[in-house]
Amino acid sequence: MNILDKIVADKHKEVELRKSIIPVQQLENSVLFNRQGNSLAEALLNSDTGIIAEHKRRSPSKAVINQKVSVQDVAIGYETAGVCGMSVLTDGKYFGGSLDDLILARASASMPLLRKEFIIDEYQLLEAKAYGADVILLIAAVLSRDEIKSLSEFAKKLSLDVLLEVHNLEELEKSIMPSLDMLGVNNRNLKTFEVSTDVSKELSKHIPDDFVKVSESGISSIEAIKDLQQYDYKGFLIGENFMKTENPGQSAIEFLKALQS
Ligand SMILES: O=C(O)c1ccccc1NCC(=O)[C@H](O)[C@H](O)COP(=O)(O)O
Repeated sequence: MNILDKIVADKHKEVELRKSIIPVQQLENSVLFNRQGNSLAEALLNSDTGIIAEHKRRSPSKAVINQKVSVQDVAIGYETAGVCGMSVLTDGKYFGGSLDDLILARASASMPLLRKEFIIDEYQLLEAKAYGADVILLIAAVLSRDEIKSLSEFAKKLSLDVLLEVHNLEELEKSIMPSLDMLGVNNRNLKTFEVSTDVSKELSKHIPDDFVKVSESGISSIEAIKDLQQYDYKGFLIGENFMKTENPGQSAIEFLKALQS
């Protein structure tokens, strides 16, 4: 079993437990459920920088990254930096995140928020809405085409943007459908943890123009972004590069200043 299989097996158990604790109706009745969302896809299309900055305490590939900062301070710093959106990891077991992180980020900032999660069930989309997300991630490596279709169509009914993540051509070809807003290429192989932005460059020509292109993981320099922009990428998801510093918000401020100069 690789790490992704383990995460998904645990996620199935976790989601069943969560469903038994918080019924759907309670999620639908929550204050944020009917909030008008902000589109990350639109923010990326209207930006010259396209940064999506992530809150990530730890990860299977890097163990501890930053357990000290508060998610509120990080959200305020990222918004001050002028990022297009913030990705909030909500998985507890492998990333040290939670839905509380999402709601605290929502309370601190108005930018689009991505619920970064291993989504396998519609219930998680209702949670995303109830805890203040604007965008959800679907990972092609763990979903069939039919699952991607039903989850993305349900997300659109909830007015959530959909970022579909792929790592190779096979995943991309099985996933293309109109209910997706953004196509993300993860430069990290989630089974081996190898990282290379060449993956984004190679797949870019296969992504139809109707989707906003996002390059994810292993991005830590202005040069890498300028290079990926040549391949028509509009969004750049950056986690560790900011989170490994003492003040991720300040790091994002400096990074965006350098990117714009
Ligand atoms: O980051 C990991 O180790 C990881 C392992 C298994 C599944 C997912 C994983 N990461 C999720 C992400 O895609 C990244 O957090 C995100 O793209 C940011 O990457 P980075 O800038 O390299 O922190």
